[in-house]
Amino acid sequence: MTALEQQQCEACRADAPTVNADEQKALLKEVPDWELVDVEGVPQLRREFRFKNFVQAQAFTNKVADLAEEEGHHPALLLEFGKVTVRWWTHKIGGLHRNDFIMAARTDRLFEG
Ligand SMILES: C[C@H](O)[C@H](O)[C@H]1CNC2=NC(N)=NC(=O)C2=N1
Repeated sequence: MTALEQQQCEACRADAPTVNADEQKALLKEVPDWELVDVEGVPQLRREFRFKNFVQAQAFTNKVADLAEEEGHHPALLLEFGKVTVRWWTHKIGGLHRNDFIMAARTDRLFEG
């Protein structure tokens, strides 16, 4: 288990700091399968997860959704046949918070089982 996935999310606050460029670079190294994307000006972490069929993809979607509810931090989830696309960002700050990297690491762990 990496150090990042053992951390707890902090409460999302509108005045929370976004991660700066140096922190972002360091944190991305801890979740190397995630890419940084810009969606309508909002930086986000995105990863596609592949599955054999719809039911397996659905089960993973539900696990990520349960984790999100436990932590009070919620992703965008796109469920397709054999594929789930997960995007993490912090709505309140319109950008990336350390929480998003923690959740990306924990999403990887759910996939690895
Ligand atoms: C009150 C509650 O904790 C907040 O509204 C949370 C819910 N989940 C959230 N999830 C994400 N990704 N960003 C937020 O800013 C956010 N805010």
